[in-house]
Amino acid sequence: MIRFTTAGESHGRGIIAILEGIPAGLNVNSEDIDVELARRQKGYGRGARMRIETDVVKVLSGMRYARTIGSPIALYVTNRDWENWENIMSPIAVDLDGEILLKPRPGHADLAGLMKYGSTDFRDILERASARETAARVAVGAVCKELLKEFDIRITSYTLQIGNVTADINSVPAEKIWHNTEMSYVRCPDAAASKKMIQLIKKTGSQGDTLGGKLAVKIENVPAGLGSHTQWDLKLDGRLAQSFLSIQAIKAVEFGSGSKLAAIPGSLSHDEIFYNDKKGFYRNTNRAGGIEGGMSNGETIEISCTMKAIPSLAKPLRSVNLSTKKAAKAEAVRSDVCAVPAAGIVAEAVAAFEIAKALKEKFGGDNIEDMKKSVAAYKARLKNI
Ligand SMILES: Cc1cc2nc3c(=O)[nH]c(=O)nc-3n(C[C@H](O)[C@H](O)[C@H](O)COP(=O)(O)O)c2cc1C
Ligand SMILES: C=C(O[C@@H]1CC(C(=O)O)=C[C@@H](OP(=O)(O)O)[C@H]1O)C(=O)O
Repeated sequence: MIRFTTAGESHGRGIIAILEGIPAGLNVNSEDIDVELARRQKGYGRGARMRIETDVVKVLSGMRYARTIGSPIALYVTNRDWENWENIMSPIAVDLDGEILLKPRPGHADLAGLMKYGSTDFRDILERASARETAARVAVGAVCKELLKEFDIRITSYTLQIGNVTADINSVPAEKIWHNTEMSYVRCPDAAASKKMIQLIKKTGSQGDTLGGKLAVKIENVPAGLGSHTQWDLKLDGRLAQSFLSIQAIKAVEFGSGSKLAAIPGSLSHDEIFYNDKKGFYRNTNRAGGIEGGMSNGETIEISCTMKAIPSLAKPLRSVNLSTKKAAKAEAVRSDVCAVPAAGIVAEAVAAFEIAKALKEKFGGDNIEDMKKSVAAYKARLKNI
């Protein structure tokens, strides 16, 4: 089974992930992981923190000579900002000189976490709630992407909407929609919308406010039959949705036509089935977004995620001082204005993990060549249906 866990606080020494179950013999260059880490740091609307960090992975275990060896892969990313926080974030006892945070931010984990864990300073909570943790998930996703590459499975994403500016995807030539996203600073393939998005982020930030939006993810060339209809927790759409919703500030996930399906009759909701000798079974539409009955159906998996606006506002919302219980403005801390472009990279990473996990579950293989043989045998069987 492929699984991972992460540890690390936003301003602690660093962030670490331990990834298990990746077959031995897979080529992984740490530079390829760094490319993904750098993609996550970009995007117009990020705050001052991203100018401090230059995320680079240190592979602590699980690989020799840029190849996996079957043992747990430990991936470490340093927090450069740690040197500015050593005292406040010290894991050993020191004389406290740090300011205690007293005014929880609506929309962040501050108040709920403080109540649950009995902390008196919600820094104990926000440090781990922070999306800094997504650096670890992107490192994990980068290794999973290398595994998926062996099977020609490719994952891409783009920004669909920021605030009230939505990309006009129909205006973009089809071949440019998915493969041109790195060209724009907000990772949106519609150049006119990108400009408007940047203007909106600039204006909103200058007003002390923040933005969310929508991002789209596409997973190509997934063989039919990943996930299962037989049990609730095996369904691939449910598993992917859990992963996307676990990304900080993601509040909705849609597959294929998603919420649009509420208003559409059955005759226009589903993807009719066709067959010819060359293609085998195929569809002319993909309203299901590539998943039926909790299983990949061989079509492209298409997802969109909605991100709420960032909860740390320079012009803070109303809150309560925890010590006096009097009305107060929430803490105003350094923050991003918009992180939808970065969230797209995180979404690619968590999708890569879920697909890699489902692939290993179906095809097994402690060694990459064993896994490839198993996939090839399955594909050969499908051809003979
Ligand atoms: C890439 C990324 C960057 C983020 N940056 C910030 C930020 O700078 N300030 C902030 O308050 N929240 C930021 N968030 C969102 C918070 O981490 C998130 O809202 C918070 O942990 C509460 O979780 P929830 O929104 O999922 O309920 C970011 C999220 C992502 C995915
Ligand atoms: C550090 C990252 O994102 C952070 C996520 C975040 C939050 O509250 O989620 C708050 C900000 O951190 P800071 O308080 O240090 O400015 C972001 O910069 C990162 O993405 O690597």
